[in-house]
Formats: sequence, C-alpha cells, structure tokens
Amino acid sequence: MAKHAKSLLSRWSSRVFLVEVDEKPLYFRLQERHRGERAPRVFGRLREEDRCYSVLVCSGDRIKAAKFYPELRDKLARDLPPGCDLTRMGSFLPRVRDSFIRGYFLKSSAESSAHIERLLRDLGRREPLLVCSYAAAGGGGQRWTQRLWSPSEDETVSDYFVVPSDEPESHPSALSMINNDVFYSFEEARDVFRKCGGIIPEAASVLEMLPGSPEVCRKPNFPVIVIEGLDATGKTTLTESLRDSLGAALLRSPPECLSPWRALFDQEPPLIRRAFYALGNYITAQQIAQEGMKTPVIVDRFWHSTAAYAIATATSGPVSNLPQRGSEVYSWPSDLLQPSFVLLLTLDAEERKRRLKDRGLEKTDEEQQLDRNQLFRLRVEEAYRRISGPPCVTVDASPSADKVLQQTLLLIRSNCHL
Ligand SMILES: Nc1nc2c(ncn2[C@H]2C[C@H](O)[C@@H](COP(=O)(O)OP(=O)(O)OP(=O)(O)O)O2)c(=O)[nH]1
Ligand SMILES: Nc1ncnc2c1ncn2[C@@H]1O[C@H](COP(=O)(O)OP(=O)(O)O)[C@@H](O)[C@H]1O
Repeated sequence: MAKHAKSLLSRWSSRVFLVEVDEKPLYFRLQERHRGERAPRVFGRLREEDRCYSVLVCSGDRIKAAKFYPELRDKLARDLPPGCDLTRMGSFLPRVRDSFIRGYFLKSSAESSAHIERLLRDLGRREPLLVCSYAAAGGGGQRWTQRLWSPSEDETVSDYFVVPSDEPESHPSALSMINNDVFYSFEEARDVFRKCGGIIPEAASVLEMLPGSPEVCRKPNFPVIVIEGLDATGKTTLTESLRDSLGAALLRSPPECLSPWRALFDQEPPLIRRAFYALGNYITAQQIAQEGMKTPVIVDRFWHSTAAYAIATATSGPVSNLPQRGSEVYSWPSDLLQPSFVLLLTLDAEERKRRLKDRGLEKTDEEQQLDRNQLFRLRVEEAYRRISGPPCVTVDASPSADKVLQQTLLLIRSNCHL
C-alpha cells in the first residue's frame, strides 16, 4: 500500500472532512460504529438510490499531488456521467499543520456507480486516491465504505458511519498555507523549484537567476518605498511619477529577468506558482539592496501582493474565513528585506473597473476572478491590511494622478525623511 496513504488511514477516524456546498462549509467525521441513537443524515435527504464519493489525492510527493489535483478536476468534470455533481472537498486533523489533503466530492445516482468506480480506479492507477463511496445505510444514518485505490492496485475496504463535526475555530486552509501557498523562506521556495525540474524544465532557468543566498548583506542607505494595490489602482502611473520626482530607482516584483517565464508559471498550481512569485521577491530584494546604496528605491508590488493573493486564493468564502489577524500566516519572511515604507492604494470597485477598461490591457486570471468574485476581492484587500512587518499606509487613489502623487510625496517625505 502507498506508504503515505497508509499513514493517512492510521488516523482516519480522527480526521475531519470538509465539503463546500454553495461556498458554505459542511464538516463531518467518520465513526467505526454508531452507538445508540439513530445515526444523523449528514448530507440531507439522501435517497436509497443516491451515491456519493469522496476522492482524496494522497500522493506522498507534494509536487505530484499539486500537479495532479487540477488534472483530476478536469478529468472528472469531463468524464463523469451527466447529472453527477462535483464539488471541492478536503480533510484535515484539527490543529495539525500540513495535515490538509484535497479532493473532490461527487454526488450521483446509483446507476452511475459502475461508470464512476471504473473512472476512479483508472485515475487511482496514476496517483494514489483515497476513494470513499457513501450511501444511505439501512437503519438510518449514512454508511461510508472506504476503499484505497492506488497504483499498487491494493484495495482496503472498511466501513464507517458519517456523523456531523463542529466547525473548527479557524478555516482549515490556514493549516496548510505555510510554505505551500505562502513561502516564508528562500530555501522553502527554492526547494519547490528544485523538485519541479523533472516535470517543468523551465524551473532550471529560474533557479539560475537566483542569488546564492537570500541574505541581503547590508541595509540600503536610502529609503525603499513599496507601492501596493489591486490592478488599475494606479501603481504603474504613481511609481513612474515618484521615480521622476525623487530621482529614485524604479523596480518591480516579479523582476524583469523573470518575465519570460511568468505566463507559464501563472498556469501552474498554487504550490509552484506562489513559489515563483516568492523567488521573484528575493531577486528584487537583491536589486533593491544594490540600488538602495545609491538612491531611494520605488518598488511596484512586493511581498504584500505575493502573500495577499496567495492567502485570498487558498481561502474560500467570506472574509471571516481568512486566518485571524495576528496569525503567523501574515508574518514577513525573516530572510526577506523589509522596505522602509509601504503604501497601499485603494479605490472603489467601479472606478477601478473603469480604469482597467481604459488601460485596455487584458486582465490576468486573478483580475478576472477579482471582477467575477467580489468575495475574492474583499479577501485580497483584507489580507493586504493584515500583513505584518513594515509600516503600511492606505492611500485613497481616486483623486487625479497628480493629487495622488502630491499626497504620496507628503507621506514619503514625512515618514522617510526624504
Ligand atoms: N506582482 C505580483 N503580482 C502577483 C503576485 N501574486 C499574484 N499576482 C497577480 C496580481 C495581479 O492579478 C497580477 C499583477 O501582476 P503585475 O503587477 O505584474 O501586473 P500589472 O503590472 O498589470 O499589475 P498592476 O497594473 O501593476 O496592478 O498578478 C505577486 O506575488 N506579485
Ligand atoms: N489617479 C488616477 N486617476 C485617474 N486615472 C488614473 C489614475 N492613476 C492611473 N490612472 C489610469 O488608470 C489606468 C490604470 O493605471 P495603472 O497605473 O496602470 O494601474 P496599476 O499599475 O495599478 O494597474 C491607466 O489607464 C492610468 O492611466
């Protein structure tokens, strides 16, 4: 049996399962037997002929699991019989970091079972899947028959009852964010790229661009000011004006030297994509340290963007699902240069959309998601505000470009003694 799957099964009944139904979390556990009272019906009125499946990716190699997860979704969405309902799901051990495993929850009619089980068995030959089939058990409650399908084709079957579980104090995605969605050290991000080499040859080109170590030898002599904000809040316009007004160097993250690979890594799963942006920050940090010896430095996006977009993407639903204020998830990496000052441009949604349209550039996937999904935009904006580290001042970006420039220059001169 796949070693990793075996370790997962050893604590199976301590796990909590999370299925998101209409972006609302439903938590449940599995018990070997049900004592006394009628077992509850966790998934509503399941008819005798209904079937559900949980399909969890339990590969021990996190790069393979990260690459396989979106592929699994596409295959299931394409090959499942009509009428089969597919939603995201996960499973975790409460308060145990990195215990979160991802998968999908399928709901269908009994006559599709043979087709679904054939499809899952084929997929399980690619990467170990923990598949549980689930039906309304006789005598009330809902029985959960678990099968492990993995490339070694061995199959374990055990039966459980499904019972409701309390909602944990913080959304379980926070358990798995550290160094999977947000990278808090150069080594952790570089390690992902070193392990990607076999499946993404371009990873080697990015590795060649990296500094030998992240340690920035000396603190810059001049102030380093980062301008942050959603697309079309006016960062490019403002940073170029600040460069001219202050005779400053203008840098951005990801740095120019990574632009040949950015579109490629933007298509990769979060583990790899966020490592790309994290490594970009370390290259930019080295450039800041060099330029900052000679002149003030203005940076267009840096750590706040990397962390805020990653945290907001890894969390679903309302802002209240974000990891709580003060969580270590918002901390600044100890090996990443801290700027003197961060300015966060804010703008109401309608004006921002107008500017985005005027600018004409096609939107990044994230920008499209920001438009489509107001919840995601609110999570990004709130995550920006919760990042700890250098002082971060919010600036209203709705006045004219010149007024925003004057306001920003005032703030910089009084906070950075320029
Ligand atoms: N720069 C940067 N962008 C990130 C990061 N993580 C996600 N993104 C997303 C946010 C935006 O949708 C998109 C913005 O990338 P850029 O700043 O290069 O694009 P662009 O110059 O068009 O944005 P801007 O006009 O400056 O807001 O990439 C990150 O760590 N750094
Ligand atoms: N203060 C402002 N008032 C009105 N329009 C602005 C302002 N700042 C920028 N713009 C315009 O809004 C669009 C997006 O600005 P840009 O600087 O590219 O934003 P970002 O770099 O944050 O995406 C551009 O067409 C720009 O000319």
